[in-house]
Amino acid sequence: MLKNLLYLIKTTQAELAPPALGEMLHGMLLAAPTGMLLLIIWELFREHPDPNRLWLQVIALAVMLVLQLWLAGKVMVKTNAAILTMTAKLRLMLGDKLHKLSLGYYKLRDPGDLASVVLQDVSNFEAIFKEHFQSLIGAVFGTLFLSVFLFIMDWKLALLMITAIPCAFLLMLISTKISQKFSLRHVASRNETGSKFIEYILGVQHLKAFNLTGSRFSSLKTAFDDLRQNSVKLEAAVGPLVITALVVFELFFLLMVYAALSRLNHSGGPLISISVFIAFLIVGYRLYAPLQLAMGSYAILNYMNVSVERIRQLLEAPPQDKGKDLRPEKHEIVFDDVTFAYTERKVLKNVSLSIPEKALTALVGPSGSGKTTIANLIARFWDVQKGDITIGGISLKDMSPKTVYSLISQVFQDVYLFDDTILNNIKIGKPEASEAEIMRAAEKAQVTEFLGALENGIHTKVGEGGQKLSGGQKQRISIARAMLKDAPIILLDEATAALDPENEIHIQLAIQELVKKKTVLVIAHKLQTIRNADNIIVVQDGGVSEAGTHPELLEKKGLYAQYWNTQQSSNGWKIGVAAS
Ligand SMILES: Nc1ncnc2c1ncn2[C@@H]1O[C@H](COP(=O)(O)OP(=O)(O)OP(=O)(O)O)[C@@H](O)[C@H]1O
Repeated sequence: MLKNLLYLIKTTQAELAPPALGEMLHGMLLAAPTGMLLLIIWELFREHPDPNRLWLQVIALAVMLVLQLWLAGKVMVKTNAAILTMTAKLRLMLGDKLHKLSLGYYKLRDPGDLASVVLQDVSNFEAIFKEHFQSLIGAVFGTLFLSVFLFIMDWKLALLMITAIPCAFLLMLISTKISQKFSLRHVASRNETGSKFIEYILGVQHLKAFNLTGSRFSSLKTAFDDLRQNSVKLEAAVGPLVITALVVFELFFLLMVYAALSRLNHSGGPLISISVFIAFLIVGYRLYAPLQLAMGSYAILNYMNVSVERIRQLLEAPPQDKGKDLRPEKHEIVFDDVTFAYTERKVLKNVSLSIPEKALTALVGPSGSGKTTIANLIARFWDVQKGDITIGGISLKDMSPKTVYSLISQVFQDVYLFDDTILNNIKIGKPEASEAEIMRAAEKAQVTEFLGALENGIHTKVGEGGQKLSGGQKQRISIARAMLKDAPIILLDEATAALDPENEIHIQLAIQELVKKKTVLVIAHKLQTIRNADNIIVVQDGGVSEAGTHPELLEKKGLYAQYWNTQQSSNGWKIGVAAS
């Protein structure tokens, strides 16, 4: 835990030293009145107590109490400010880190889980650290301070009392070991609940359609049940050990009382004075109280450590290799013996292919054969494990991700629009574009064709994810965005797969505009739309099985010819009721 905490403090350069010093002083001041009380007791038990000295001690006691109150307020503000600054920095650093990770990293990790690191784990750390930082430091220094008094008065009794600390600490270490497993499970269930809830909200429309909302959405219900069970298990596992550790202090206090009484009633005459006995009775409780509090803090800090570990893992996730701003003059894309796996299984195996410049290349093949993966590798969402991909002779690995993104426009099947106006959604393609430029792109992409039906034309807000628009309208906006960007390479992913005929015509027209004089790679399922492509690459089982133009591939009578024949015959199919 300490290692992780130090790591966070170091990476955020948190200025915790001054508040920690303040907390030390405050801890000692908290214990000081007890020390002063001892001096007063001592004085009272003298044969001839000195009233002047007694008055001085009482005044000192009062001053200490005032000082302690004043310092408590100051230190609390300083500590909270330092920790809040630290967590604010942490959130910024995590935000910055997310920006530097490869897009592939996002696809591999559950978005809900990733969000919960930045939102829940940092908040968890902030809340716990803020509350318990103070009590831990206060306990350590308050105890140290009072122990000195006790050792001065009677080192044997003092030693007996101090022995309770390693015993209780040992129990706490055991509890840490046990709680680790349960804390991990608890945090995992807490995050699972978060991501299931996000999933529930995003998919609510489909769930309603199947009447699976509320408790009938079983995976959310299971996540809630798991969280409840894991919370109970965490409490059940840690609670008894923490309580035992607290009982250890009570036991040692009783032991000390017994030992003190024995020394007081020693057969050969008292070994301690009555004033020392009373002092130990008073200080005994004061000595253990902050430690008992700290034990509770320690258990909670351990739980916090799971969050800190997750923050650390995200901060240490390898960023995508930087590369340079190398801009190729030509835009031919070449895969040279590329092998790639998302996890263990190789999805592309020794793929070599070429996508000529300013030409239309189509990727076809069975579902799961690796077409989208090829497109995503060109966009440098992931880096390949073996082989090389070049654009205009420059390896993608040598280009910064920013440069690669500037060379490519992607039109996905699932278009994501921001909760903003149509104009601003198109503008993402070129933030510095003028309204006239945006309107030109909107016109070419057939967006203007449906603007008339909207309340505020191009200034209409589209809702989160573009929910106020149809699939075809969203696609046209994404094409307008790509047009405005005017990148030399266009990656199209089955853009017309799920559209009605009217929308399909508009999208086809928009695409024809978009791809003029560009290097285009289209992932197609409808072979009819790519029969005139300059080059068709057939992908099968993570490799290229054949390539050529439409007539050449038909001639080969391979997989492409089979597909073509099947699609031609299915074109005649109609949905209807069979005549009985
Ligand atoms: N993010 C991912 N993590 C792990 N495996 C993945 C990931 N994305 C795709 N795969 C796997 O890689 C293989 C190739 O997937 P890919 O999406 O490239 O196929 P595709 O040819 O585009 O399929 P489709 O035509 O159905 O879209 C599949 O077996 C798929 O399960």
